[in-house]
Amino acid sequence: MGNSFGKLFKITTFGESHGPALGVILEGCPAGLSIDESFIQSEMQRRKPGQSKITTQRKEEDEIEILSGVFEGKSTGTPIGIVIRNADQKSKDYSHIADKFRPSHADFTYFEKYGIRDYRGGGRSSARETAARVAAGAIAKLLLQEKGISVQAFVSQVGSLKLEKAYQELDLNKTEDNIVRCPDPETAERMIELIDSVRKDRDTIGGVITCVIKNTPPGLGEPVFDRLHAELGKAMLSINAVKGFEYGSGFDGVSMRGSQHNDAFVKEGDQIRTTSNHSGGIQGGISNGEDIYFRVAFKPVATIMQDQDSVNEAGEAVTVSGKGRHDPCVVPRAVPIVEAMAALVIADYLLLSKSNKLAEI
Ligand SMILES: Cc1cc2nc3c(=O)[nH]c(=O)nc-3n(C[C@H](O)[C@H](O)[C@H](O)COP(=O)(O)O)c2cc1C
Ligand SMILES: C=C(O[C@@H]1CC(C(=O)O)=C[C@@H](OP(=O)(O)O)[C@H]1O)C(=O)O
Repeated sequence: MGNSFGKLFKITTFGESHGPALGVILEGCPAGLSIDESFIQSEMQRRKPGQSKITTQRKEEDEIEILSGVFEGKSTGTPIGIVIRNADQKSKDYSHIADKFRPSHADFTYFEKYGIRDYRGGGRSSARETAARVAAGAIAKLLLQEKGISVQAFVSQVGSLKLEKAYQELDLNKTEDNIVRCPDPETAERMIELIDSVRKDRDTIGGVITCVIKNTPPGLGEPVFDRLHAELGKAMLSINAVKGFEYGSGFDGVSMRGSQHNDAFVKEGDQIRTTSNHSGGIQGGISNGEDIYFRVAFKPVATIMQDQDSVNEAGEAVTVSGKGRHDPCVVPRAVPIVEAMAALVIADYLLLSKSNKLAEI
C-alpha cells in the first residue's frame, strides 16, 4: 500500500535514499511506444541532486538502467522495470539523529507507524524516491508527445518573491535557462540570490510551482470521485514537502462574482472553446480542451543547519541540528517531479477514456 500510483498506466516505486538502489515498475504502457532513453536520462538530469549551488550537494548521476519491457527501442506491453543505483550516500551524517526526530521531517511518523526506521537519509521518506517517478514520468511524457500534449512546469514563487506575470505572458521554453527554473530571467536572478542568502543563513525557504498542460483533448476525466483535478491534486500532494494545490482560479476565485468567473463558450472552427479559463481546463472533473493549469505550494525544507529542540525515541528532550547535504529550497528540483506526476495522470486518463462512447469501442 502507498507505493503505487495510477489505474491503468500504473507505477510502483521501491528503494531508499541510502540503500543500494531505487527503482520503478511501470505497468500498462501500451506496446509500440518509442522509448527514447536519452530523453528519460535528460529528465533525470533536471531532478538530480548536486546540480547547482542552490541544491543539495549530494553527487548522483542518476543513470537509469532499463531492465525489462523494452525491445529494440520500443515498449513491448510488458512491465517496464527501471533501476537507479545510489552512489554517494553519506550515512554518517545521520548517525547523531539515529534515535532523534528531526522537526517536521518524517522521522517521528515513520517510527510511530512501523516501530522501525531507516534513519539514513530519511530512508524511504527521502525525496530521492522521486527519481523513480521522474523516470516513469518521462515515459508518460513520450506517450503524451505522440498525442501532441505537452506538460511544462516552472518556479513561480520563492518565499514571498512572486513572479507577477501570468503563464501566457512567459516563454516557458526559457525555464531551463537558469538554475532556479523560472522563465523570467530578472525574477530568476532575484530568486537565486534569495535562496543563496537563506542557505548562507543556514536556513531554508519554500516556494510555488506552476504547471501548464496543453492540448489535452476534451472529455478526459472521470465523474464524481476520480475527477481529473482530484487525481492531479492527489499526484501533487503525494510529492514530498507539498502543502497546497490549486487549479484554475483556485483560492483567488473566491473573491470573484459568477459574472466575472464564468468562462463563456464560443464556436471556433469546428471546436467549442471558452473565452476565459478560470475553470483551469476542467469542468465537472472532465477536461474541456482548454489549458489545464495548477499551482503547487512547497514548504521550507525541514532539515536546517541550526540547533532545534526535539525529543528522542524515549521521549527525552534533545537538541538536533542538520548535518550534511540538504536542499535550501526544493522548488528548482521539484519542477521535473511536478511535470512527471502530471504526465502520469494524463497518460492514465488517456487510457481510461478510450471506451466511454459506444461508437468508439
Ligand atoms: C526535490 C525535493 C528535495 C528535498 N530535499 C530535502 C532535503 O534536502 N532535506 C530535507 O530535510 N527535506 C527535503 N525535502 C523534503 C522532505 O523529503 C519531506 O519534508 C519529508 O519527506 C517529509 O514529508 P512532508 O514534508 O511531505 O511531510 C525535499 C523534497 C523535495 C520535493
Ligand atoms: C538525494 C536526494 O535528495 C535528498 C533529499 C532529502 C530528503 O530528506 O528528502 C535529503 C537529502 O538526502 P541525503 O542527506 O541522503 O543526501 C537530499 O540530498 C535526491 O533528491 O536525489
